[in-house]
Amino acid sequence: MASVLFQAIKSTYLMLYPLNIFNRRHAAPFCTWQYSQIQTKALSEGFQKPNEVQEKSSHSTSRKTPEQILDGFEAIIGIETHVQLSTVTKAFCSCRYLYGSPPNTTICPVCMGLPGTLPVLNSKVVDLAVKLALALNCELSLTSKFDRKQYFYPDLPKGYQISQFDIPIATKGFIELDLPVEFGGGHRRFGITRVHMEEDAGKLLHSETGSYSLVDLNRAGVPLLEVVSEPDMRSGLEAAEYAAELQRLVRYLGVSNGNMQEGSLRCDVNVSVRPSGQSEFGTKVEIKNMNSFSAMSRAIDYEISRQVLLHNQGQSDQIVQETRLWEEGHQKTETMRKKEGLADYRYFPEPDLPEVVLKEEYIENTRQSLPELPEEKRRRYEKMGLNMQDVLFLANDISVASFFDSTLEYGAEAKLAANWIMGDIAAYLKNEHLAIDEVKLTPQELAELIASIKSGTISGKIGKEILFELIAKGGSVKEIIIEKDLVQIVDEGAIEAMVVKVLSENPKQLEQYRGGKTKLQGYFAGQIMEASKGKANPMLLNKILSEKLNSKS
Ligand SMILES: Nc1ncnc2c1ncn2[C@@H]1O[C@H](COP(=O)(O)OP(=O)(O)OP(=O)(O)O)[C@@H](O)[C@H]1O
Ligand SMILES: [Mg+2]
Ligand SMILES: [Mg+2]
Repeated sequence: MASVLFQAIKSTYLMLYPLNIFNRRHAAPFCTWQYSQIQTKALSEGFQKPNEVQEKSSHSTSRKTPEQILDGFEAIIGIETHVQLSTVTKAFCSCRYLYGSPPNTTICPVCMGLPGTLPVLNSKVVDLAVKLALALNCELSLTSKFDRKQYFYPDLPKGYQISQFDIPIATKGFIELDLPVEFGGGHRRFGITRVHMEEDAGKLLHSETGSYSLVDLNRAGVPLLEVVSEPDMRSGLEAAEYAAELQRLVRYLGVSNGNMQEGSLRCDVNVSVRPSGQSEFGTKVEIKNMNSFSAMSRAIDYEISRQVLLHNQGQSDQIVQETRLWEEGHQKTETMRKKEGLADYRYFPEPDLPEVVLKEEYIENTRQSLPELPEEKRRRYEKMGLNMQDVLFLANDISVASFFDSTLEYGAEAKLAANWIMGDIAAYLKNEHLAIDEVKLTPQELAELIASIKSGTISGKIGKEILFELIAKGGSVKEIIIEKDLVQIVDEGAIEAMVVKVLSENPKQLEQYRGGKTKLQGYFAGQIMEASKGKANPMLLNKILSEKLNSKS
């Protein structure tokens, strides 16, 4: 019966739902569109966007900076993050999920919630949950269970989401990070309240006319981890840095691609403000719909300013527990739906799935198998003597960090390797929109290049040329040097001959130099370097050039 129904539905590909079926106020707390017309009264009138305030403050003393607006108040921020796991198959069935697949092509009776089907837990979900929980320094629950979180929404085929409620797989962890140097730096620790496993829902595609919606269930049943933070962040910047560190962690661990644009990492931020010195928290507002860290930071700063302004205007009763959306186009948050107290999801234990039992030995083995994590990497790089800016850059991206580590294994000096990677290599990658593992340059050849410059075999200038050839075509430094005859000229006689030739070819400039225009030394040096095809040893060149310029002959 289930499979017949499944075939029938699948063959239609997209299921059409007339909008009015769902346009009921008593429906789910997740009905995004049904309350979207309710806007908070134009609180934002008379309120300036934080960046507007900043821009104008330099011209006018009457406008306040965000810091001035916060004066006397403290912002409290907590973040819920949904991490989509990169398992081959879904959480409770054998369907694969590939972002961008045509609608309703990666579905089966189980993830469609057809009657008579039963979920079977994908053990990989537990493996990845344990990995992330350990990396977040959490306490693991030796026995946890799944629960049904019930609500009605057209993209939720079963009418409930399999999630974890009172006994999540992990609790009480923390994340440590370094704030960017340009924002004053500093080391921070943010608490993690819980990590729990759950399944994703499908997706609704609304027609332009708004008269119907299409349902795509490809994403239904895809495994997620929800990571809930303690309300430990105090600014948009700290929140964005927390989320970026979480992204780094999932990428280092390989538990998710962490891609925000594709929705593999989704953050909901909770923001409240309270007068400084007050111990109770203020009413929190949840913001959704931020698809970059920068948008997250701006959305939070806007929301903080909006709430502080309401306090200052004696309208704090207008700060209500609600969900707001970040409107990128308008750079402001707007009411999406009001929460009337705690939503009643009528949680109860999932009867179709057994408890999840973790053995100590399994936990220990997983702990041992964890790779070096971002925080450990940063501390190791710091001990090598790299400055914090280098440390943050190199450890930011796992593929860059691995390339750097590997270059050091081939004998390169840390600071020199860091300079090449952060300088010419990073600039090239940025220009070409490439990742470091997408170019032909290998860590071994970068180490060889650095060694060749250090030993004086080639000049730094030639080194750059070879670098770009290695990036584009690959090959070996040694072979390129021989093939193109690039060995540095260190023969003083040969360099002296070039200096003499260039000076004799530029009598006017030589006269001007001797007349006091000493800046021309650079001009001569450039001419000689060019004559040597970039091969003259710069130190010897400059030494001999100075001697010749300053001798009376
Ligand atoms: N007053 C507050 N100000 C800012 N953040 C808060 C405040 N109180 C709680 N938080 C944060 O809000 C988040 C609450 O997430 P949680 O998943 O526990 O509940 P929820 O948002 O009510 O439920 P749901 O999962 O259905 O969205 C946590 O990150 C917590 O740290
Ligand atoms: Mg939550
Ligand atoms: Mg929430």
